[in-house]
Amino acid sequence: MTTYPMTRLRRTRATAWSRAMHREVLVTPADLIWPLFVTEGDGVEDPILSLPGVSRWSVDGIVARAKEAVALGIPCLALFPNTQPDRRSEDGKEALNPDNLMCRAIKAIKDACGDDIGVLTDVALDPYTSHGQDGLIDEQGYVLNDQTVEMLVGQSLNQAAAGADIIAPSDMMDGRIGAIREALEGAGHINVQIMSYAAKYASAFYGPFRDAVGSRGLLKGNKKTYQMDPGNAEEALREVEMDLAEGADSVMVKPGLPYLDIACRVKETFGVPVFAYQVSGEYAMIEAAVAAGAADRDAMVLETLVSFKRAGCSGVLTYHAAHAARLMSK
Ligand SMILES: NCc1[nH]cc(CCC(=O)O)c1CC(=O)O
Ligand SMILES: [Mg+2]
Repeated sequence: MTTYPMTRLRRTRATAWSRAMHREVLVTPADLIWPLFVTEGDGVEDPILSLPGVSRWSVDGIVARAKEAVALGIPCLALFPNTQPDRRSEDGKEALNPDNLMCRAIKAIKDACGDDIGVLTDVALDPYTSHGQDGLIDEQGYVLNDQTVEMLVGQSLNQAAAGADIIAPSDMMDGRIGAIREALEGAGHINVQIMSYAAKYASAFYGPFRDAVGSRGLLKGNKKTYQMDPGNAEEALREVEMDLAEGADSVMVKPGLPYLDIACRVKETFGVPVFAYQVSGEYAMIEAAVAAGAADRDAMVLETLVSFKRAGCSGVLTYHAAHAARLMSK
């Protein structure tokens, strides 16, 4: 091994052109998936207080965001509905309604943009249940696995029929990937992808999201009987292995930055497309630091995004997607 002064690692860092030439990993707009919240109405922009800079949009606004994303080179949107309280129920059956808010948003985007952009749809019952859990519950409030999977299959078929390109189950029930894949094949949706939220942790970073979809005030207790324990990494590999065996096209690790080790290990172990979700609490943390004068937003956004690429991710779901894409094209 050559050492100093023959080797000076600072040599290649001395100029901007050389730093650019030696950079190992780049992040581009094509690496971004933009999560958007849909609300009822027309011409509505409803700011989410715990996610400063992020709004819920009515379907017309969602279409405008989709066109903006196409112009910015963002390849995919992730949609989440804020379901009206009177459409929420114990069993979340609004998820199966072919005319629900989600389906109307999917159709409107596909009508306006076609295959210029992908639409990824979240599969889980929490935006539709009156109790805020991701699945059906028993009298004790325990989330029932197999009964929930049946609902999720129906929800997935509903979204696929509306035009969803990627089904993204975020519920953490066992066996749902296989059940959904089989149902999609049976219904002729052979090219509808599944991006599994395979390693999703019971995290303190989801608070603002639950505000955004209107489930925070409804949720009693927590999601620890189905989402993963933050202390577990080996278990994440088993989760991923099972979802791949059941037919997932890609897998997600969530949250993002606190779980970069998981993303990295999943990539190294399986070599499949891995995505990370830089979740609402991570976004809020950056924005709070900026508001406190403690951080430079642009630098922090770009640094965190490139770290996901360095860890081996194919892409990142981030609420900063549009801002980041604008920075990258400068
Ligand atoms: N199935 C629900 C779902 N899908 C995406 C998120 C969180 C995303 C974020 O915090 O940005 C959650 C929240 C939860 O599990 O309670
Ligand atoms: Mg699983």
